Amino acid sequence: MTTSTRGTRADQGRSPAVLVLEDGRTFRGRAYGAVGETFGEAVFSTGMTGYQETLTDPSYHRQVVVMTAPHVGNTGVNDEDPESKRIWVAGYVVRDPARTPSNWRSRRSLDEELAAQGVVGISGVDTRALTRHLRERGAMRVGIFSGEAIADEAALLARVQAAPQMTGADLSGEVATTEPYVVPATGTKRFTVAALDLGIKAMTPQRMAERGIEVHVLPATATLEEVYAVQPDGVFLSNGPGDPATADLTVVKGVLERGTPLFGICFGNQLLGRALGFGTYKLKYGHRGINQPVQDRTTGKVEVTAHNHGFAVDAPLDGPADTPYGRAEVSHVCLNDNVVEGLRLLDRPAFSVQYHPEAAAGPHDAAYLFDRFVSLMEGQRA
Ligand SMILES: NC(=O)CC[C@H](N)C(=O)O
Repeated sequence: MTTSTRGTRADQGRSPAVLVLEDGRTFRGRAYGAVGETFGEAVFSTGMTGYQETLTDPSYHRQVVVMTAPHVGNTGVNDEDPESKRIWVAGYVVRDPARTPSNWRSRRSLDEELAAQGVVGISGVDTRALTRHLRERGAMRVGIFSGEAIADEAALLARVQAAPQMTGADLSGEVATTEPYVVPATGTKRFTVAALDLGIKAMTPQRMAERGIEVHVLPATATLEEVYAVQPDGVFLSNGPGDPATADLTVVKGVLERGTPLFGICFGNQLLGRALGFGTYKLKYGHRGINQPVQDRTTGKVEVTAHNHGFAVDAPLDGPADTPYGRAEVSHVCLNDNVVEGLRLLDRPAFSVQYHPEAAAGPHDAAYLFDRFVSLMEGQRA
């Protein structure tokens, strides 16, 4: 162990690694997962649990995730918790990896899994200092380098500064399914939903299936005709990576025009917002974690919720606004910073939230939103 790398026993024998932020600040540590190099946007997640769900959430594509929880990997890796078929984070930053994972479901260590999937990480980093830096300066590009040639930090910094930005990134097509598939309803089928996969998490269609919904998951590129070919009672817009300003709104606008019940989550909330004529903007450092307080302004209730977003909708908090599809209001707001966390149309059956009612990982306070979607579809039948 050397004093400069804050190494732990689990780090022993791992090659030195360095994390280089685009503003020139660097952190030294040890390789964690795959040895090599990677680039992305540095973001931090405050979740104390649920690292498998975080790693496999397609919305983290091209992002290097810094874990604020100091001890990561305790429960190893199981085969049940992934939210997609692979790890999507571009890189992973932890302080103190578990030396001995222990859980009845664990199949292998997190270190092994990251290495097997070629995900470059770094351990032994003072993640509190790194998180404070990102809070003060904002999310920014980062590189992690391990193995050969990490001595020349000036050269590494130049490469980080040449890497792509998240603003303007159009990424849904890189993570979404290319073929449609169906998640059958559990028990009696009551509704059919067309779900646009912009980077969908596995738990989301599951939460709908549990409510008697047969979910037709369609590629991000699906046309309005393909959406209506499944004869949907409702249309769902998923979460997803990238900048919502790059997304094509043809399908969203077509669904709003027809008045089909519409529900969106996260990226889906941003697309609904943009279709209504609101702007989206990049937050300084975003919301990522599983304990964000949100108020449902339609009931006054406060819920503790799972978040993963770097962009947000710019809509008025002081009452309904006129849009091309009738009046719309901000239905949910984050109590930490007043960021818009949900939208609701008053004259059409459409709503969305910026956070994650599927709660994988996270508290289940917001599960009622899937019931609201069911109510909208019931209302359309009545
Ligand atoms: N989880 C999501 O859908 C994220 C949406 C968008 N990519 C953002 O960062 O805000």
